[in-house]
Amino acid sequence: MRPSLTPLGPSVSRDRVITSFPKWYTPAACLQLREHFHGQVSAACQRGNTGTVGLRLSKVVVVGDLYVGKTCLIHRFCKNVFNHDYKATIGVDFEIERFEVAGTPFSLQIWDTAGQEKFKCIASAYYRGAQVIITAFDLTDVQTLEHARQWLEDALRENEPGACFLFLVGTKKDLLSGAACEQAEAEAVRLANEMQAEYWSVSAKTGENVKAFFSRVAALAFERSVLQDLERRSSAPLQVGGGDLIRMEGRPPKTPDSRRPSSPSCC
Ligand SMILES: Nc1nc2c(ncn2[C@@H]2O[C@H](COP(=O)(O)OP(=O)(O)OP(=O)(O)O)[C@@H](O)[C@H]2O)c(=O)[nH]1
Repeated sequence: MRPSLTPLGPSVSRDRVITSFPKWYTPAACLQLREHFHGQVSAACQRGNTGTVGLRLSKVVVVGDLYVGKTCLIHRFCKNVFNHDYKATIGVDFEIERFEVAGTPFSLQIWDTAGQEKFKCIASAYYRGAQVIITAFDLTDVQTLEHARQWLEDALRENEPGACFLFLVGTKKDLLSGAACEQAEAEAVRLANEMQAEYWSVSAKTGENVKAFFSRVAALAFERSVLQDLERRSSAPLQVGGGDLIRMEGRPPKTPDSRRPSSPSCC
């Protein structure tokens, strides 16, 4: 068996080990319906051919109105705590979470940004280079859903088109039930489809769906990183002395050098 790589410290905790592809929250607004890892990704993981993916951090940026629960969501996942008291995020903060996905180490750097208007210019400086953008809103406050599109646009402006996975996350699920919850979710799913985002409802208070959500984020980001790495390496020019081996079939192609008479003693 291939030993698991541990580039950034000790091995990951058991609840950060992802062996099967995590499922969506609702097929009505999901980024992809596959239930297994991409074939090329599985094969690369089995061969241990994931390049530098295990050594890099994938950036996740969480945006949304103040008080929607961004910090609580991140703290529930990363520290398994919930704080009832509101303490505004000033500018930005981040956590690093290490996973093992399909046997390969993988890390997310999760950026918590301030929702307060006066800190927005500080926070927006950190949007660049995101692989994942999570737009959070409060399921009990429809205004925060209305603002979600603007938050997403601001974050996308700092990133390459098509470079980010987008998620729309309704927070404080514990405060809603029955028809009220269904209605809030239906509106959110509609917006998620317009935004081309995947939709999730979560509760940082009870922990409902929090781990499943971040596992999904990690798996999708991991897959894309592996596929991009495979593509980059297959299109990279061959490096002499770089450790690549080529099997030559038949006669070598004619190059200016091949016109010279070959001599076994020639260096
Ligand atoms: N009932 C309930 N309350 C929550 C939940 N998540 C957060 N809260 C409460 O909502 C308030 C705001 O939470 P924060 O996580 O600080 O909000 P934020 O979006 O990070 O706010 P800013 O840092 O100002 O952008 C706090 O009082 C939390 O206790 C939840 O899942 N359920």
